[in-house]
Amino acid sequence: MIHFQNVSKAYLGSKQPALQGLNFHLPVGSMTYLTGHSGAGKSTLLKLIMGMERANGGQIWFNGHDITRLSAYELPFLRRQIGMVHQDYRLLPDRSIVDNVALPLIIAGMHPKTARERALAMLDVVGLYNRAAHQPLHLSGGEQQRVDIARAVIHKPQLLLADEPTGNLDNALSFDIFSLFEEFNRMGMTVLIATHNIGLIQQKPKPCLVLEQGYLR
Ligand SMILES: Nc1ncnc2c1ncn2[C@@H]1O[C@H](COP(=O)(O)OP(=O)(O)OP(=O)(O)O)[C@@H](O)[C@H]1O
Repeated sequence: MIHFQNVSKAYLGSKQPALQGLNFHLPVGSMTYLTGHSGAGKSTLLKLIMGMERANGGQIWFNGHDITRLSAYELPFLRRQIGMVHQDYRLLPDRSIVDNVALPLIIAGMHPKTARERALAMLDVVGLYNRAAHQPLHLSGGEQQRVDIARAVIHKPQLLLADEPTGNLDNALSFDIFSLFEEFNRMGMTVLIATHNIGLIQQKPKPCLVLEQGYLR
């Protein structure tokens, strides 16, 4: 699914590259952790896969296409195949939960009624069907993270990325969120989770990429 070949990234004006000479492969249907100290390059790696940052060297293959060469016009086609989960949820505070989850489908052109039906079905999967009409601020942090995940997967992406998805949650809630990622992985999505949560990685072992100052260990 994803193949990094000698990938490097240096931000303009930075003395040291954020990522250097990365080589790794994520098979279709795999679930992998990405870990490393703060500043090691985890978010940068995810942004390269999303096409939010450009590599300075090397190739990144997504299903056989080199995404380092995509034009701005082609990037939305790549992003439609990816779901992204954030640490800070990024929900729209003045919209209901169901509207937050339905929004990506409506933006993509689906009829709002159909999009809301799909969103309700997805809220059922993440255990929040009964909270559909609530606004995000009426939900706990763990519930808001479930909504963010539901929104990330509503368009059935092939690849699900998460950047510190449990950074604001306690251990029990983090465990539940990781279980939810496992569920979507069992449904066939390839999953890559950037996390500092070593305790949880030990509880739910999976292949792990470890970054150290921009290098893969
Ligand atoms: N937009 C930017 N411009 C310049 N330097 C940046 C930019 N974004 C990140 N960096 C630098 O690139 C390096 C890698 O940052 P990155 O955010 O990828 O690390 P991280 O492992 O995700 O860190 P954290 O765990 O704290 O989120 C750091 O030295 C950071 O300061």
